[in-house]
Amino acid sequence: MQSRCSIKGIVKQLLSYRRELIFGNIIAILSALLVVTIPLFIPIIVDELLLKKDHGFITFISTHFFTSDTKGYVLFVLVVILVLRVLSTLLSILQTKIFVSISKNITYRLREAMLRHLKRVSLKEYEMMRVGAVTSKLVTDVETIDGFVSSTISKLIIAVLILIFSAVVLLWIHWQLALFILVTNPVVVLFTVKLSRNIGKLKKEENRAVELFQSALTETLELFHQIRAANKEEYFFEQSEAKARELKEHSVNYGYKSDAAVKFSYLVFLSGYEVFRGVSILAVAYSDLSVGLMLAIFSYLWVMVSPIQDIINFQYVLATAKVACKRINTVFDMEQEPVVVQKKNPFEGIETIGIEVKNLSFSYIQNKPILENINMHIEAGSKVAVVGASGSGKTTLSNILVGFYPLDEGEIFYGGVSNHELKLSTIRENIHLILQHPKLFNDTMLFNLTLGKTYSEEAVHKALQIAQLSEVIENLDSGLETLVGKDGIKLSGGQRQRVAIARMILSDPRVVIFDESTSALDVHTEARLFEALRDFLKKKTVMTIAHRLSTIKSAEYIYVLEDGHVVDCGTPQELLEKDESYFSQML
Ligand SMILES: Nc1ncnc2c1ncn2[C@@H]1O[C@H](COP(=O)(O)OP(=O)(O)OP(=O)(O)O)[C@@H](O)[C@H]1O
Repeated sequence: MQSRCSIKGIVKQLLSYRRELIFGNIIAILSALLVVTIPLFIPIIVDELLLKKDHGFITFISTHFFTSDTKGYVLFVLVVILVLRVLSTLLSILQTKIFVSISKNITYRLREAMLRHLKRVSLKEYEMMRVGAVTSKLVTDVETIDGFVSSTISKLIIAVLILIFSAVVLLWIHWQLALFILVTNPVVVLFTVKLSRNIGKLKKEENRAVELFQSALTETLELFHQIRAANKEEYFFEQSEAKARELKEHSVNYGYKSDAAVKFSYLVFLSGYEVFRGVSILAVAYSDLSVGLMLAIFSYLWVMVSPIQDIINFQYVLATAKVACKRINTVFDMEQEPVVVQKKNPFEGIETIGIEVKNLSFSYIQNKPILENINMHIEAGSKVAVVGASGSGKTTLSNILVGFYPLDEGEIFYGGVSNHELKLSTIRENIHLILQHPKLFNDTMLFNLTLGKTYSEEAVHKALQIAQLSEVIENLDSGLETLVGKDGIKLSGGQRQRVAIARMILSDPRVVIFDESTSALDVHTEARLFEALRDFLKKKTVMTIAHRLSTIKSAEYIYVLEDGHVVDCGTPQELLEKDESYFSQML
């Protein structure tokens, strides 16, 4: 599995398809041989039949096949040429099939590697990520690489082969003329290498413009509801239109300049071609080159046009691929969550666990601590609450407990095992954090509850019952099969929160953290919900973060946070006895 994008890496991957490449190339060689042989026939029969110059070809036909007059020989040669052309086309289709599947496999693997990297990207990176920018790299830049790979394997190799074969035939026909042609051709290629560098830069600008446009559009569409509520469609869509205009300008710039560069390079080649034709006529006049063979040289010059064009194009494709690789690597540069070697799983075979937080400090931005020296002792099976003013760090703490952010200092022990020795996936599998604003997929209600996992009908109904959702589902058009719309738009805030709670019930974690997870419910529904949850949560460690007293009334122990510090803790009774406690002020 590759980890970064580089031309060297792509070539290495190409070589891993050795067998297919060899087979494809054998077919390419056969096809090239046919293409190169065809132009020889007509000039030879012109020499032999019209100019009476003997190359031994007609003699060969009459000795091995049949004897005929001029018409018969011409017809025979025509049939042979047609058969060779059909064969060459069939071989080239087969060759394309082999090469296309190699190139698509390579680009698929690149996308797969990018997606795997993204899967483990740290939350800090994710929060700053512009979704449109990342998707543009996964789509546009990977497509640029696809163009490079397919043109390398399907065109470059065959182009080089045709040139080599043509060179051999030209050397055989007239070596001095052939040398002249073969020495001047690389000059054209060198010239194109220089031009291609600038084209690479233009491609970079174009792809960057695609990225900016895609980012602006994705964000506008994602926040469409809020944009409309703020009556700001004009402003936001104008931003996307401006980016679309910039993209158009860059695309025009790249489109015509890259085409001009290719055409200019081709013009240089064509000028050389005319010179070669002139020199060939001189060779007929001043050496022993026959008119028929001169025509053959003309044909070979034509045969060489397309491969040379492919080699010229390759310079541009290579330059754009290098740029695309650089942009793709910005995805691979995104920081990932740490990989932990897990020796012991404290959650295994146990109903719940206790959590010990020791001297925990954390900051989003260096030297701006959000949490400082936090110490907590949460007994297995206990029910604790965390209260504190807005911005005191409660959500940050709950996010750290489920491993969303790495700690700067301190340690967390889950059932006695340090966070340094536990995989983040193990923590999240067993500790379920229910957010205040749960995200729903634009899918069915059932999918939003199960997230693709299979549960029995009974388990789903039980979860719905506890989460106070049974009635809600009954009232939906298609029950559990109802589509909830973008971000669950068809549901109320409180219903969305209850879907998240039902999701938690189904996943049956060892520890549950409620972070303002019932804030949108009226106190009566909330009370019914917690009553129904009581049995389910009985043997689990539960942490509840809330501003409302009703939400934390069953807490056995309370931590009070203020500006990132635990300023108070104790049983509700102990805290109530202190007048100045934040908790007592909640009453
Ligand atoms: N992703 C983030 N990047 C940078 N700073 C953040 C981030 N999330 C929160 N903060 C900052 O951290 C501080 C604590 O925020 P946090 O959400 O943890 O507080 P809270 O106590 O849960 O607040 P509330 O009760 O309003 O939900 C705030 O000053 C906030 O601006």
